[in-house]
Amino acid sequence: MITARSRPVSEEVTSPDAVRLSSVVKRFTDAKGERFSAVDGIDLRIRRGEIVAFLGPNGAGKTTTIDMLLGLTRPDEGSVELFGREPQQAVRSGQVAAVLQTGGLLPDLTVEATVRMLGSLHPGSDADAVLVRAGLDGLRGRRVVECSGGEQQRLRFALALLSGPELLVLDEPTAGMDVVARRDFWATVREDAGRGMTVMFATHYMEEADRFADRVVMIDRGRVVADGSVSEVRSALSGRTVSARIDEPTATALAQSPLVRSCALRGGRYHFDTTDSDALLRLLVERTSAAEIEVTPRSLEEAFMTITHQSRTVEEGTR
Ligand SMILES: Nc1ncnc2c1ncn2[C@@H]1O[C@H](COP(=O)(O)OP(=O)(O)OP(=O)(O)O)[C@@H](O)[C@H]1O
Repeated sequence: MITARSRPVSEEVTSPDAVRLSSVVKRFTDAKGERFSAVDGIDLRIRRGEIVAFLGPNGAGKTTTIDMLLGLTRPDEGSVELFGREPQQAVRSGQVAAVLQTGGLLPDLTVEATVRMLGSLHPGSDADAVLVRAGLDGLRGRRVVECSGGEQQRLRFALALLSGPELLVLDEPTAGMDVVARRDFWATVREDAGRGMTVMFATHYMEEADRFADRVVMIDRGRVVADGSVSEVRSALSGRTVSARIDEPTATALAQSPLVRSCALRGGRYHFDTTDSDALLRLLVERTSAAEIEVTPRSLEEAFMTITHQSRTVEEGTR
């Protein structure tokens, strides 16, 4: 596993982490009535001011973790602290705010009325400043129902800013947005995060993590499988794909080699994700009858698929 750098002890004493999850476990009962761990022993520390992408495939446990982080549910085992306090305390005090995927907006109110109404719950908040910060100044009079998905998410972002939070948690905030809306939303958040806010966001999009986060935490089946800066994760996961026309028994044997992380059959060619493309290439040329051999760099998306075990079997893929 890739791990984040440790920090000096003196800093720990004076400044509690924004987030600290210790051996957190959350169990549910599945459709067959069996108990399973949706979150299976997560340890995670997020320092103040970090922007962390929380990445994982469907069902990895992202939302379950975020729900515990926000005090919406409690872990079955382990502990969750935000700024050294219970999550509910931190949320109640306005130190922590969240932008969740859906809900929370009244369709017939205007953007401005929504921000002012919620603002009245936070003494000292500045609705006008928040509207500007969230890029909604030009949309004040628009009714929520008339706002696009991206604009509604910007409105949720504005509402989250009202309490002046130190930690902002976003759960797949751009789900369902087109590329332009996603870019605009992140431009707005990035500008705001530049003021020193700690941000943790769950996403499916590796590209969002790549462009926006300082650090990437990947989870799969309720466990952390990679944790480091974007460049650390990128270099640790970087590798190459060697593909060739080759017979199935040979491909299956090669897939067992320690050089091979995963193997898939696509378009009549076997694609080997490898830690050492030179050694695999030698092996293919010297010991097999492989033809039309190609070596290509692996994308971050492929690396993500690999690390989350989604392409570990030799199988017929898309043609
Ligand atoms: N209340 C619940 N009861 C039973 N199972 C649940 C419950 N909530 C979540 N799960 C299951 O726990 C696992 C983790 O779900 P979770 O929503 O945390 O994943 P996720 O990483 O957020 O996925 P997605 O990206 O699809 O939103 C999944 O298998 C899900 O079906």
